[in-house]
Amino acid sequence: MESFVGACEIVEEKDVVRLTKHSSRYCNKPALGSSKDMERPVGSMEYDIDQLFQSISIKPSPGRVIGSSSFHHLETSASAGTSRSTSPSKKSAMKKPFPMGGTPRSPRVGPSDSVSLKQALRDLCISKASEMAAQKRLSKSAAASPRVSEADRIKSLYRQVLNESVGRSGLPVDKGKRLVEVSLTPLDDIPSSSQSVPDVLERKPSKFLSGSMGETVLLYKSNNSGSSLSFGSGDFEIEIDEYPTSPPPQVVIEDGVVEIDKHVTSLPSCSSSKDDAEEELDKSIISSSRVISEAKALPSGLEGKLVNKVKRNIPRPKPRPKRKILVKKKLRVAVASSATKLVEEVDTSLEPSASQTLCQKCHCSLKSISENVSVEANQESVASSHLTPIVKSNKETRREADIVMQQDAIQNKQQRENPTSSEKIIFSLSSKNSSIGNYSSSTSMSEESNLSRFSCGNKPHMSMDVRWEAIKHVKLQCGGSLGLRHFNLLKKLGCGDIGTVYLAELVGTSCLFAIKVMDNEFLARRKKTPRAQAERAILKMLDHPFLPTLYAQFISDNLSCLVMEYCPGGDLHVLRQKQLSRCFSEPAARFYVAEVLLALEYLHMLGVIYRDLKPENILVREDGHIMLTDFDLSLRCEVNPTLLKTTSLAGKDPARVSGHYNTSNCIQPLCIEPSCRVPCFSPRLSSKPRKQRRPDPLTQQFRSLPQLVAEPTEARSNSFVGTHEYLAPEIIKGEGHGAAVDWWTFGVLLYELLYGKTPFKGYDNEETLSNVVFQNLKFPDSPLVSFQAKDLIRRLVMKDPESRLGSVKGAAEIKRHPFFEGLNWALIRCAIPPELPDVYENGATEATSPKGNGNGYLECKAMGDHLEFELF
Ligand SMILES: Nc1ncnc2c1ncn2[C@@H]1O[C@H](COP(=O)(O)OP(=O)(O)OP(=O)(O)O)[C@@H](O)[C@H]1O
Repeated sequence: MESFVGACEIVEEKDVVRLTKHSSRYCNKPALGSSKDMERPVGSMEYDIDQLFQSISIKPSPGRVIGSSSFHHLETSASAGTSRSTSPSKKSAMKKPFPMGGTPRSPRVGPSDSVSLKQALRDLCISKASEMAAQKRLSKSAAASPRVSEADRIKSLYRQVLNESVGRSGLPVDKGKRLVEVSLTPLDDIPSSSQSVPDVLERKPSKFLSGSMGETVLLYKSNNSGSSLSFGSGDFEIEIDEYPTSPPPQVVIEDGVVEIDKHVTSLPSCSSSKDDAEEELDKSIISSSRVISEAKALPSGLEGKLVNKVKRNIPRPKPRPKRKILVKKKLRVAVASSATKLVEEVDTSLEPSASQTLCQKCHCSLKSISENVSVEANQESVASSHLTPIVKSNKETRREADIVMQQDAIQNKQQRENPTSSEKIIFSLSSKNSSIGNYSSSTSMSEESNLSRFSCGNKPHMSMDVRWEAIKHVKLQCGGSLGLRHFNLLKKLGCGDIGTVYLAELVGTSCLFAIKVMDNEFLARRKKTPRAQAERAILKMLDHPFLPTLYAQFISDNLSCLVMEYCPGGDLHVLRQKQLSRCFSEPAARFYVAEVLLALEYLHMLGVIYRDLKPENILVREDGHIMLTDFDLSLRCEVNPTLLKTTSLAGKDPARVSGHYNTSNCIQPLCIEPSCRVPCFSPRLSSKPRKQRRPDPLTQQFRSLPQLVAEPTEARSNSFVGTHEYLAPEIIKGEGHGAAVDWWTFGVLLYELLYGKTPFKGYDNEETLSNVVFQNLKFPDSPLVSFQAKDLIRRLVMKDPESRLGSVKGAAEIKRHPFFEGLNWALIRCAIPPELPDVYENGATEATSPKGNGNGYLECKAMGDHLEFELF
């Protein structure tokens, strides 16, 4: 009897019933027993033995062994059950307890055999023992095989949900809400999230959660903390918001829609390192699941004001004629003194604190990206590049250069067609004014929903900004996570290569922002995710009056959004066109380039080589000062502050000598500023020979100071990035470039602002590139430009990067040029700008003026092809 009971544990329910009936028939109705048997008192040993004997001898089919009925049932159920795995290993596992040939059995057991009681008992014992052993093996293999346990769990969950959906479940059901509680037990057998998804899909091809509409949601949970949930395709909208210690998730089935209310705290996470988690996150960004990770509700006062409903996949940056070229190539940068150290990937920790260190000497907070830079050795030679034209001499004809360029174009094409090549280049010269963007950096960064954790804490220059408070206030009201629905999108400001920028007003406030919206799927498809990540990482670091402030970032409906400071004055390109002679006066040009120089200096000190300087990327703030924008082509590298000379007063205490020298020994990039209290005016340089006279005391003092270079003068990259007319020759030649490219572009910028055109512009991009490499710099006769201005341009637009002004000591060299003489660098942000922008031009002020009644929001509808906004 026990053998039956044991067998029943692994058979289907119907089989249990049948077997029970079967056995009870033998127990209670021993029809085949003799009259003698009938006489034996029920419960006596003799009676039991008789019953046993009968049960053995009445087996209907010849050759059938004890337990075979169980086997039969099991086989039937296994083959009938569609939800079971049919893998060979599982089949064999199921069969194990009941091997036909392997199990000890008595050849004599059966109705035709004459069996003695003793023999029957012996057979029974043997059978029982073999069954027990077999079951033990089964349970062992079940434990060892994740498939069985997992399948059981999945099956039971599936059954619960299925039963619930057809309304005949014994599960606890809240009739009002039709709520089924399903506990997702962490699975021990899932190795890691990175492998889990395909694994799971492979192992569980069947449905896990199924709605009545036939859609399927595959849900997977690993046991690691902060584990990820993976969703398969389907039309369910799944809201994820997880906390590790949260109560079991609930699956709510309502009108065929399965809602999984599961709190998720740390995004994917099986990875031990933050980088991995960030990678996971990026994967999740790319995934096609519709994930809404926004706050549940707005405060009641704001609800009616929500006007933005972004339709998924709608925003697509339209290709537009731009002064940009896109080239895909392996990014390589030689780090400082080590030629073999090549920076490719930067850990772009979201936490600003992570990129801040405390200066041991003065206890100021320092940002040092070098700590977060992970250096990756690159096997390829720095000098090698398929873009390198063979430059024989400066006197080569343009025709020769054209040929080389054409050869390169062919090579590029081949590279495109052969992605397996070690150095892939995707050269897209789609538009005349396109930018060149070569980015293979695998910069990864996590997609934190906002910058709330530090608010304005790491941005002291903006600490008094009311926009921080406004954002903080809205975040507090909505539970911490900002979304697109918290903004009224007023106007499209422009469309870039990786996203679209909108003018937006924070609901319930009159604060304006520029929101860059990027479609993650689009970025992934076009392999532009690293560029977006790089830009985001750089924006997060910035805290400078001439650089944009990033107030928040979030993902909304698979769109990555960057909430930045809004510049209402348009860009310098547009502003230049508005000038009478289509060029700026010298003082105006000096003002703008001086601010750009400070911005570039700051970027360099943070280890960022900008690489895309052009008037279009210089925006004008409401107060007329500038803001350098667009960092998707920028390169992050390591900064190794270098002490160039310890002064002519070697051996003496500089502090004592100068009397003003800050005694801080800190050489961290951001700890430099207070080290020199002498005014940043330089002695006038002149190309004319001057009488050797004794420098004035101030100059003497300045020269005597140690020279510290905190810019990445040694960094090298072979990327082909920039804008044709602004490309430095070393980029075109593929010789490897560093921070000096920014000084070349700085010279070209000054030239364009003063002359209204760039110095090497050809009739097409190819000729432009050729001119950059081979043509000498010429200055037009008009407009009249000062000698100092021309001299500065000449020193900046030097074909040899090593001879270029700024290449050795960075921005400090340029600041000292006579063109800037008399300029108070420290107070330039307080200087009166050449002109104030007409803020009404873009409609921003109009829309947000006190008279505005919200009609301005209707503009959203006009955006049409990129975003659709529902007004309600
Ligand atoms: N903070 C801002 N304030 C006002 N306008 C902005 C702001 N940021 C960007 N814009 C406008 O939006 C346009 C698109 O900017 P975006 O940086 O996305 O692209 P881009 O500069 O054209 O180049 P890229 O393709 O490299 O991204 C810009 O041309 C600029 O006019």
